[in-house]
This record gives sequence, C-alpha cells and structure tokens, in this order.
Amino acid sequence: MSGHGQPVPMVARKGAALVGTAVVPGDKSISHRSLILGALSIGETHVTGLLEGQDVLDTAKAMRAFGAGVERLGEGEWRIEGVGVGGFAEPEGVIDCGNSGTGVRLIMGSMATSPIVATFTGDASLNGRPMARVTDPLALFGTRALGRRGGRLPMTIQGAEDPVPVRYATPVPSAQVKSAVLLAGLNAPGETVVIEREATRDHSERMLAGFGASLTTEVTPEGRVITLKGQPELRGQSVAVPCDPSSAAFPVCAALIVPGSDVLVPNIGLNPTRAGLYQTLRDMGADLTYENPREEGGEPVADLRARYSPAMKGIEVPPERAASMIDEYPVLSVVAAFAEGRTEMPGVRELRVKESDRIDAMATGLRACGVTVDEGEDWWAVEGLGAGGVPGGATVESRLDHRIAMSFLCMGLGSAQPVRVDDGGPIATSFPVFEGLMAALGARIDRANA
Ligand SMILES: O=C(O)C1=C[C@@H](OP(=O)(O)O)[C@@H](O)[C@H](O)C1
Ligand SMILES: C=C(OP(=O)(O)O)C(=O)O
Repeated sequence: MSGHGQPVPMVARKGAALVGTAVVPGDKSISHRSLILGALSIGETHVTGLLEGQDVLDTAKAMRAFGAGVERLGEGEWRIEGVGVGGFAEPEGVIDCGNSGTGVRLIMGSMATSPIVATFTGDASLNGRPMARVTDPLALFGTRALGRRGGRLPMTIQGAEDPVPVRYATPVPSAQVKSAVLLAGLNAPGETVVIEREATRDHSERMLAGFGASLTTEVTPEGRVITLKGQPELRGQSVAVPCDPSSAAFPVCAALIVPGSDVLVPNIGLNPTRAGLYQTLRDMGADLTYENPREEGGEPVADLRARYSPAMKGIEVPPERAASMIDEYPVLSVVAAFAEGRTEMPGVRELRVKESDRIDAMATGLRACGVTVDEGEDWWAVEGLGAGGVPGGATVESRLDHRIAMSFLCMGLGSAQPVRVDDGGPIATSFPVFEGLMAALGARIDRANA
C-alpha cells in the first residue's frame, strides 16, 4: 500500500448550525487534465486554482517522470513546460498513481501511442480496480499491457511503435475510458473516434479543443460521437481551474441536514455533465439556490446557497442522470436518510468499481447508523427517516475511499449520536482542506484520538 500511512480516526457530532462561506478547492478532473495536456503541449502552461490533493500531486510527479517540467509557483499556481504530442520520455522508475483512477487511466492513455514502456502501480484500493476497460481499447492502437490477473495493477504498458487510429464505442459510461482513448489518439495518425451512449463529463473534449486539437462532438442516435484529428500540435495555455462541484457537495449536503444552517459555496461549475446532484437535491425539495449565475470560460457557474431543509422528500433519481453525479451518490444517500420516504437510485453499477464498492460501503455504514438500505447489483434505495430522525452512533469503515469518509462525517453532523470513521486519511486525496473548511462553518469534526 502506498501513500496513506497510519489511519486517522475521526468523529463528527451534532452541534450548532453551519453558517458562512466555504470556498472549496479546484476541480479534480480539470486539475489532472491541466497537468497532462500541459505536458503534451509545446511551450508553457500556467495553471491557477489547481487542486493540491494527493491524486493530482501524483499526476504532477508522473508528468515529471515522462519528461515534462512541472513546477509549483505558489498556492494552486503551477507551471508546466510541455514536451509536445509524442514527446514523452520513458520513465526510469515505477509510476505510482496512489489512489487515483483518473490519474492512472488518463496517463496510460497519454503514453500508449509512444514507443516507450511504463509500469504503473497504486495503493491497495487502486490496485484492486479494473484496468481492462482502458487497456482493451488501447490494444486497438497496438498498445500492449501486462498486469495482474483480472487486469489489475501493477501493470506494464508497452506503447505502440506504429499506432493506428481507432474507432471505439465505450461499453461503460466512463469519462476516464473516453479520455484515455482520446489521449492515445493524439499520437496516432488519422481520426480517432469515441462513441458514448450516455454523456459523461466532457472536460477532456473542451480542454483538448482549448489546447488546439481539432475535435468535434456530434449527437446521433448511436450516442455522442467524438472525432479527434491525430497528431496535432498542442500549445501551452493558461488554465483557471473552477471550484469542484464534487467537493462542494459536502458542505452543501451538510447544511441541508443540520438545523439552522445557511452556507454559501461560491464559484461552482454547473456544467450539465457534472451538476446532477444539485438538480436531484432541488427535486427532493432542498432549499438550494443558484446565486449570481454566470458564464466563466464558456462554462455555467454559480454560487450555491444551501439552507437547512427539514421537508425534503425521497425521489427516484432518473438513471440517465447517473453519470452527471456519479461521485455524489454516497453523500446523496446521507441526505436521503434525512428525507421523508424512499430514495431509489437505479442504474449505478459503476459505483461498485470506484475507490471502494460504494454501494456496499455506504449501505453497511448506513445500516450501522440505523438506516434501512436495499440494494441490487446496479441499484440501491434508502428509507428516509425524516429530519432529525437518523440515530447514528456507529463507527464506519472508509475503505480507502475519501468520499465514503466525508459522507459519513457529514452524516454525524446531523444524526442524534456521533458518527465515527475509522480512517479519514483518504480525504486528502481530493479535499485536503476539508477539516478546516468544515470547522470554519461551525462543524464539530475532530480527530478521534486527538
Ligand atoms: O474523468 C474523470 O475525471 C472522472 C471520471 C469519473 O470516473 P469514471 O470515468 O470511471 O466514471 C469519476 O468517478 C472520477 O472521479 C473522475
Ligand atoms: C471515483 C473517484 O476518483 P478516481 O476514479 O479518480 O479515483 C472520485 O473522486 O470519487
């Protein structure tokens, strides 16, 4: 296991209302892509607002290992001196992507069509996650992969010597798979085409175009058809990373379930491929408003204002919305426990292959806290107990999964008895300032052994 060190037990208790403004860190998806596209460009890329979570720091280190210049200039401010498409050097050591699925899968794509070999590993969570979803389409370019049984890390990738362009329909709704194929397509001649039946986050498409690639997206009866012209010259850019809607979910959801709360989370990107949670919360009757809605860098942005919402109702979350809120189901299930009635969450098989099996991790912890949960392979449902109705009072396992840890800590802020998490260490992968930010709003979250 790499990275995490000693477990960090944490406990959250009911206390005063959460009040104030919470500025959450930069978007994780856009941060990874800024580093990778910066490394694949000619010239300098200047990034502000980069998320300095461990997942992204591991990607920064990897880009250095492939030969790019990556330098931290100040808080969230980074400079990347790229090597250009096809310019990656062969790394001398093993590439350790820590806990990050996005990191390893996008980096595998970005080196897959260069004539170099790289070996990838990660922590116990990442080494258990499926990689064939990426190495199968990469094989079509001529890339070879040798990993552990079941297509697991550690894994060695031998980049294609003479790559051919690929046409690939993704069998799972995954922006990581789509992005790995597009990044590999950069160094293949001709047109690489990815077809996705369900829309997933489109940051790669937007950013590739922004760095100078020629890329089109067509909506057809087959789905979204994304066509990339190979071997472009990417040019370094200035990137201002917006705040992460997936991190904003924690202070927002905590405010909805803690009596008297009123929290403002400014500058949140509401790109429709990411904003499904917020629509769902509004459908449940949450007092959640979009203040000062505006466009920034071609993306819809707003300040989210969340107030205590004692009258929320359970709903069926439309399955076609799943990709746009895939990382937010754990914290949604916490809010659902405080709503009246049942919340059904169908079409979410992908939750079983994240940092943990998120349906199992949440169902186990929710049940220990007195909440009834039903589940099947690709769905789950939470029986809400209404405002103030959640007993809490358990210690739950975070299973090396930041979102599980943060979800249960938010739950402990609204439940009758405290909720303990066995290890809050993984929170630093995506939201290193979570504890301080929540404390500034008035939340009682402590290191349990302190
Ligand atoms: O492309 C990305 O930046 C991400 C895609 C999603 O994963 P999948 O593509 O596996 O669904 C998401 O869960 C992850 O946190 C970030
Ligand atoms: C699934 C996640 O990340 P990754 O796949 O990059 O590990 C997440 O951040 O919730």
